[in-house]
This record gives sequence, structure tokens and C-alpha cells, in this order.
Amino acid sequence: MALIGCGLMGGSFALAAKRAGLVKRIVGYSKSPSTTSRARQMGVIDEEASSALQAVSGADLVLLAIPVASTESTLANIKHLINPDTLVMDVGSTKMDVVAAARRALRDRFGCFVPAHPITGKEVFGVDHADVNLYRDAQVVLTPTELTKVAQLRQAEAIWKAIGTHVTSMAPEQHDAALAASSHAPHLVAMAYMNSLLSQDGAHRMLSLAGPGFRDFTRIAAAEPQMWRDIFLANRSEILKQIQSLQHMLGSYEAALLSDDQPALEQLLREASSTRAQWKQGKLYTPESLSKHKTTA
Ligand SMILES: O=C(O)C(=O)C[C@]1(C(=O)O)C=C[C@@H](O)C=C1
Repeated sequence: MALIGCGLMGGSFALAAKRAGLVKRIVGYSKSPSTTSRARQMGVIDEEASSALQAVSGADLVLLAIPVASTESTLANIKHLINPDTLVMDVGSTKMDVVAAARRALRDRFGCFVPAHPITGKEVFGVDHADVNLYRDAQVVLTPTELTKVAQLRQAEAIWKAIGTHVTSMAPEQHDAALAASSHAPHLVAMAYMNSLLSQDGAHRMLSLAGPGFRDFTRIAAAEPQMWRDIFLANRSEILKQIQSLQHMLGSYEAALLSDDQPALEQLLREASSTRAQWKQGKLYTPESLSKHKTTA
């Protein structure tokens, strides 16, 4: 296996793939040589490569675990070493841009690429945080296209299942719209909230009095800025729709407070509370149960 990008996601995948007995040898490459050598010291990879090309040479499986904006240049660089049987996957949080980048970069080898998004992570980053159990029980969304080869798709499904994930497939557009709401918007809101707090006088006092609510709500605001910059830009149009919806909803709260409208405020809070509680119990997944909770925007 060639691991391009030996950070949290790539390093955790390497550990899990080894533990499941899926790979014999992992050759790793990271942009920063100190990361690659740390991954080697930790036993995350077996061998250090000094370039992506060197890592991919002779690999049956190539995993890209790099910022989504680097997908095209990385794939274009390694394309000529990908043979018809190679399986290439990514772990990026956005899929339309990744699929388009892979199509342009890989051309006649595009069928070897199975776009994948494991919906798991941590707010910390770097190989030091690699965790053999990170993927256990996580959902993985595959977004194959009409050109994805069946053999590679089946192999990808088997690999993700073997490391303990639950695999689903959908179109890249569907994925990006859903993830804008369920992952990208919460990150943006937590980050914007931190910016807002910092812009106010007395921010230090506010921070010194922050408790578990603040901790839980803002955990993801500590995520890596460059990675999230790329995700927000790659999924810009869907995230902008989420911002509009949020602005609308904040307007509803503001209106209820301005007019001292107790029933309206309570109705909003009831909907929020019951939707969160039902999600936790896994009850909100059918279109029928969802529509019961949908408020008119
Ligand atoms: O748990 C976290 O810290 C995450 O940020 C994980 C999370 C998420 O939003 O759930 C973030 C981005 C990934 O693409 C998938 C999962």
C-alpha cells in the first residue's frame, strides 16, 4: 500500500489496515519529511518514500489522505504508475471537486479511483494522533461514477468493511449537499462563534467562565485551518445555502426575543431538543420521520 499523506486520517487507516491483515507493506509519503519519518518511527508505515511517485511504485492500493485541494496535482503526478488493477482511494470531506479533479488527472485510469469519505475524525491533527480504532463503526460514503470499475468498487467496499466501517454509496452531489449540513456548517458555526467571542470586549473573562457546554460546542473549532479552508471553498455553494438557512433561523430566534414571544421561542427550542434527542437514538433516518420535524423555512 502507498500512503500519500501520513496525518491523522492516513495514519489511522494504515494502522487499521495492518491490524486487519489487509496489507503486507506500507510505503508512506508526506510533504514534510519529518512527518514521514515520525510515521516510520511509530510503525504506522514500514518504509519512507521521498516522493509520492516513489511511494506508489509497485503498490496495489493507493490511499490519498491529503487536503482535498491537493488531489489533482498529486494524482496527475502518480498517474503513469497506476496500472489497470490498482485501487486508488481518497478520504476527503468533499466529493464533487475530488471526483472532477481525479477525472482530469487520471483520464484513462479514472476507473481505478473509488472516491471515499469516512465520516470520522478528531479536532487534533498529525500522525501523533493516529488511532487504530478511529474508523471502527464509522460510516463511509463511496461516491462511484459510471466509469468506476466494478472490481475496484467491490475491493474498496471489502477494505472499508474489513476495518470495521459501514459502507453506503451515493452520488457526489448528494454527498456534498448532505455533508454541508451535517459537518461543514457545524464547523463553520463553531468557528464563527469563536471569532465572534474574540471580537468582543471581555473575551478573556467569558472564556474563563466557559463550561462543558462551551467545550462540547466548540471542540471542532480547533480543527486544522488550512484543511477547513479547502473544504469550505470546495463546497462553497452548498455551504452558502446552509449559511442562508442559519441566518433565517437566527432571525426567527431574534424575532421571538424582540417581541417577547414565549410560545414561538418555546416551539423553536422544542423542535431543536427533540430532533437532537431522536438523532441520538437513531430515529431520524427515514424521510417520513424527518418531514414531521421539518419547519417551514
Ligand atoms: O469529530 C470531528 O472532530 C470531526 O470533525 C469529524 C468530521 C465531522 O464533521 O463529523 C469532520 C470532517 C470529516 O470529513 C468527517 C467527520
